[in-house]
Amino acid sequence: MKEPYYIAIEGNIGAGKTTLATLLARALDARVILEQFADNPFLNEFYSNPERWAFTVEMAFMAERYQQLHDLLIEIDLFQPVFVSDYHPFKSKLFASVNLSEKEYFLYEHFFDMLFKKIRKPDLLIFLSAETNTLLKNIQQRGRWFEKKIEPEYLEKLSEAYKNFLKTHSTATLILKRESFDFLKNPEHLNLLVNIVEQKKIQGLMTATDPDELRAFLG
Ligand SMILES: Nc1ncnc2c1ncn2[C@@H]1O[C@H](COP(=O)(O)OP(=O)(O)OP(=O)(O)O)[C@@H](O)[C@H]1O
Ligand SMILES: Nc1nc(=O)c2ncn([C@H]3C[C@H](O)[C@@H](CO)O3)c2[nH]1
Repeated sequence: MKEPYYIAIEGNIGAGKTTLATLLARALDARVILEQFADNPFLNEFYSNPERWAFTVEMAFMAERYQQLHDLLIEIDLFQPVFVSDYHPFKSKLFASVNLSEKEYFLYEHFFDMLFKKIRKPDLLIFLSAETNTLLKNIQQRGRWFEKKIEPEYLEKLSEAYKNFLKTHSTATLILKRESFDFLKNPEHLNLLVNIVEQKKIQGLMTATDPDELRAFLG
């Protein structure tokens, strides 16, 4: 791919975004943009006391993402014009809508809209749709100590917010049922996705519940 093309991978916590973004970027010889969650000094406090730290943690994520996308997306590298990111800019607003009070969200949205109006939007969104049990299993297996407090109810609220976001999202979107794809262990699943991306097959919204649907789509 020689034209600038920006792909965002999304999904709930532990869905496999970073894993897929890293593999896809390598396969496409693209630049990878990974979320800098470890730089957020409030995440641990947030999981221990969400009400006290929600506004702080959401502001910190928003500032971090703005800085990262602003710096990277303004300079298109002629040799690596394709970007793969493990988040969509909208992720900040989505988490904020779940975690903030109405009054806090109003203020937050004001800043978000001012900052992100000039940030380039992804050309393609790949959404990993996963069951709460899959997310909990992945979070547990990954073993970040501060995520031990994540409850299924929190993941369900986020899944609901993602569902609502997808209903209104109008650029090219591919929704994959995460449990039917194993990009880590099955190179053919990754190849199918690479072909779809390279041929720019996705125009509107497409959902694939298993690899056969992607094979059929490729023809
Ligand atoms: N296809 C897969 N099959 C099996 N395990 C997977 C798969 N993809 C990811 N995992 C595992 O699930 C865990 C979470 O993956 P990853 O960190 O990529 O998720 P994430 O969506 O980026 O999470 P976060 O929202 O916290 O950033 C990791 O332990 C990873 O190895
Ligand atoms: N509150 C909150 N707002 C965000 O915008 C946000 N983005 C990511 N995260 C959490 C999820 C994982 O634990 C960890 C890595 O994704 O960071 C967030 N938490």
